[in-house]
Amino acid sequence: MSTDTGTAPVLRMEAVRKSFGTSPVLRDVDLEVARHTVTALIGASGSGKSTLLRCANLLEEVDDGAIFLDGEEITDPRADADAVRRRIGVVFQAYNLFPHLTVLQNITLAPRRVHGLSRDRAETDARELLDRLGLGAKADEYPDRLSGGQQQRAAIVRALAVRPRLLLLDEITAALDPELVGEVLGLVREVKEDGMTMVIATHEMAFAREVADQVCFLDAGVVLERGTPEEVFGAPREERTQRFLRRIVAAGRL
Ligand SMILES: Nc1ncnc2c1ncn2[C@@H]1O[C@H](COP(=O)(O)OP(=O)(O)OP(=O)(O)O)[C@@H](O)[C@H]1O
Repeated sequence: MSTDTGTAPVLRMEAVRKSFGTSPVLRDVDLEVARHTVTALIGASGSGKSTLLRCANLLEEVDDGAIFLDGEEITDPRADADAVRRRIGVVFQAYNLFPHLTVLQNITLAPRRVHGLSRDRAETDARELLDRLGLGAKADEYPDRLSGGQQQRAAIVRALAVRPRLLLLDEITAALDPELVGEVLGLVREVKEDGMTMVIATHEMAFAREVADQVCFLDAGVVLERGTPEEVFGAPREERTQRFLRRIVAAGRL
């Protein structure tokens, strides 16, 4: 097992396969995510984007292939799955904040319990992060006093509070009213500027085009096309990518 974190991609997938029952959902997926970069996973509903993220976080067990985090094979049966998950932040479509805890308590929970930070230290760090990301005024509110967009931003701050190596965002704007989408995407932009490495599954094509360094188009569990946003959106090579993007443009979403 290599522990070289200097040059290795933060995340690497090699020939990953995953089936549910007899249905293949990921078919020989290769992926490399360099440090401080954003990868956008695009593709039709059911193409395997969420499953890919869930495999990367060991929420799903791969059937075949290997996944490396900072050069260390996390699909190795000897790898410590809890330790791996502590290094990977995840935000899902549903914000999943604990309703009986304030925003600050939600955010400090993992740093205190998992990383053993003192309450003072965890709260100081959390307030600093909330201030920097424009949510300072909401620290002592309960989630039901926040808009959906604010709750999702708080969920992103909570994922960042454990200082992950990698942040996985799965359709984080899908449950939001359209007018709230912008503020959440704005926060992701800021997180990118801070240098966080991210993989984002999204149907927000204009956002993917703007924020991603690498775009991967998934088609029925295969990474059919990958490249810079200019390459994939501007000059897609594959007929199926072209057809997918034509539908997006026709729907006025790009
Ligand atoms: N736990 C599961 N058990 C059985 N089938 C599953 C499970 N999770 C996902 N699938 C199936 O795997 C396929 C890929 O699903 P996945 O959620 O990864 O796609 P997606 O690209 O993220 O879709 P969306 O854009 O709608 O979120 C789908 O056909 C889905 O029904």
